[in-house]
Amino acid sequence: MLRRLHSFAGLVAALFLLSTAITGALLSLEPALQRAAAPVPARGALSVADVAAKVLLVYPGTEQIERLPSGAVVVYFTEDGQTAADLIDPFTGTRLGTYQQSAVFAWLKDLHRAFLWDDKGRAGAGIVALLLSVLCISGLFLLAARAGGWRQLFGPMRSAASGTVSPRLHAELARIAALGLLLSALTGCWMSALRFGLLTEAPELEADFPQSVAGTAAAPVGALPALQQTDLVDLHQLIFPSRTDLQDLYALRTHQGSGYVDQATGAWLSYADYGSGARLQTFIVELHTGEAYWWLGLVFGVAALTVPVLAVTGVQIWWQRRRAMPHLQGNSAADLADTIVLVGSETNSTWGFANALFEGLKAAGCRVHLAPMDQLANHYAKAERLLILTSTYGDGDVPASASQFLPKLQKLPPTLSLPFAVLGFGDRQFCSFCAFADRVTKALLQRQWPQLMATDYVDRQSAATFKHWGTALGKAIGRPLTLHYTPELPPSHTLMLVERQNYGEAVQTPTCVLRFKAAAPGSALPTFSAGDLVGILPPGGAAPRFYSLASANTDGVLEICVRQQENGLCSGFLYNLKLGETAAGFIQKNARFKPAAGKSPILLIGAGTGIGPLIGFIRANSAQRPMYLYWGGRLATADFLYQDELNSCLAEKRLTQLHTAFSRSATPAYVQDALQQDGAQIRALMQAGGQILICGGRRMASDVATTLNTLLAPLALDVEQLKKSGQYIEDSY
Ligand SMILES: Cc1cc2nc3c(=O)[nH]c(=O)nc-3n(C[C@H](O)[C@H](O)[C@H](O)COP(=O)(O)O)c2cc1C
Repeated sequence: MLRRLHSFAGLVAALFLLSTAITGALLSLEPALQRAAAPVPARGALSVADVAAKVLLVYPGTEQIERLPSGAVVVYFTEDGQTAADLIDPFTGTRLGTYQQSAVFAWLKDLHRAFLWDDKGRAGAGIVALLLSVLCISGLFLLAARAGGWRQLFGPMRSAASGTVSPRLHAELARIAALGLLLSALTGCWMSALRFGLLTEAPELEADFPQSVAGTAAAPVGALPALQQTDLVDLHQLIFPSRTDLQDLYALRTHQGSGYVDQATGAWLSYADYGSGARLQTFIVELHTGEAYWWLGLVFGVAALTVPVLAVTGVQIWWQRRRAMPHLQGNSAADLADTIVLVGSETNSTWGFANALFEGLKAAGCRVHLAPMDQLANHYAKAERLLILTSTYGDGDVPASASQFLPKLQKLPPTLSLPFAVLGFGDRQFCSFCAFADRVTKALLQRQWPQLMATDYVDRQSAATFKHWGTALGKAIGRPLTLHYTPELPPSHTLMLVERQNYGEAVQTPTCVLRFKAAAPGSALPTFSAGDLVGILPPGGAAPRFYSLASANTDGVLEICVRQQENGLCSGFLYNLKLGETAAGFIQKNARFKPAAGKSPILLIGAGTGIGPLIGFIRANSAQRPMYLYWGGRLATADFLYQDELNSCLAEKRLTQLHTAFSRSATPAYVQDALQQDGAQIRALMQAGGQILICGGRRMASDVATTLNTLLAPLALDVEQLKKSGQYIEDSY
């Protein structure tokens, strides 16, 4: 519902919104330009009397002095029977230039406020402001859900390696601009509501015109106490009395109130405070226009500039979502199918798997109905089984195409019951791995639907796990089933091996550090940094294997650590690659696995080839922030990867401390044992706001988590909490 509301409001508003946003961004320049054109004295620097006295010397025909909300001072005067207005320097009273409303800004204001139309245009602008408020509020709720809670909303955003550009750009820009846009939109709504009488305007109280005045000779303006006591910063407008009429008065308007000042005695003869309602009203208008705080105006302006990008990426996301459901040949109607496949997906990658399942089941002779989980029907006449493929979002949350599934399930007639199987798609780096798939399983079991096979999980879109699940499903339904899933891959680069170091043969862990350059002469490596991933396509393999990068492209090489796996197609290919030979690879950004910005200490933990990204972070630590490495291998003389370079990094203070543990040494130890020994230091690092980055096998990561939970217990901290706050990031495989 929230998502539909967000998309609908977005589409309707898009065009008008663009006009309003762009004109708003341009208008936000006006107060800043005005302010830049004239000196603006601080509070306490000048009184109204000081300025009026100086102005009169330069402009004997002064009729009025006005301080614009931007702080610039304008004098209105008559000269040779002509009235004119000049922008002046309040310190000297001298002329800076003619003051006139810019025709361009006036036109922009009209476009912004009323689409160059009359009151109907103004009403339209009010509706646009309302739609923008709806967009901002629904968008903030969506962002919070995606981030895993309101607290995480403005922390580092989790982004899956698979996330496409539009959703990420949309979410990141929205996070930056949402509050600014919301404030602009709400103040705009409020102004429209006032204009059309939907809200009652607070009355501005006016001072009475005094009954009697001194009527004696006028005193010099610089000596009038009421004007001396009024700071220039508080001035709104000072209207001078007629030079020839001794009964006339100074009319003084400040930000707080207005009144009349005797030109002979300089005393207030009457004064009225505007009242808090009217003052608040003025403040809101000046907040919207940026006149109250020119810098805030610029912030709103920059926020408004994101609107065109948000509109384009928003439409792209909507379009991608519409297209996500593949156009299937032979998708049976729900009532005719024997197999129902329902898909829960946020960024659409699960649909690729669903398509492969659809084709595989059809080839196995099934009549298949494939649909989003939201389209769960309350009647499937011929269905024999229900298969659910679903991803997980936020912090274990429901993905977009499944938001209605659980509520709909609760309302199904109790007579409907189908044997089911659930396959979860997720990423083990998130604490709630495939949590939504588990919720769905639990809900179906609660309704006592029979389970065809236990729920299984696909980590980071592993084609191999999916294929494996397909074979097991075939057995469960009694039909041989082969699934062919070919991921859509980005264009790859040809990489040439230029350097290699071998390790570990002696301890049965053949491992190598490989360095590649772009193969084509004169061509450059793509952009990447340590911790990103390179997908390598082994000859004869359908799916890529991903390796963490140990270098940044600015290091001039693409560096990875590879351990040769038994029967490993890709690791075997890479391990046997000779200097000068090439491999095809593409970069996949892995923004979440990076040290947080700042100076807080970083605790790097790894084992085996997990050192890859960690050495990259250490190499890049030219600022010498505290970095501690705990790493485990088998035998120092056989597989101590990067030993020399780590020692150089220690000497250069890129690395603060190095702790190793070798499982086949005379005193066998694992990396968690090294951590255990340094409990006090680790607690101190975490108290200092440290961040832990772990890379290596899943078993090692799990043992390390157990050890850290014990070590951090005295601080009432645990790994789950640290993961939530972004202080514990795991890249395990
Ligand atoms: C912002 C964000 C949050 C995620 N949260 C989780 C999570 O809590 N648990 C999980 O297992 N996977 C999580 N993932 C990973 C996705 O579920 C995984 O990449 C999945 O394959 C995406 O499938 P889809 O493109 O069909 O939505 C998250 C991904 C993103 C971008």
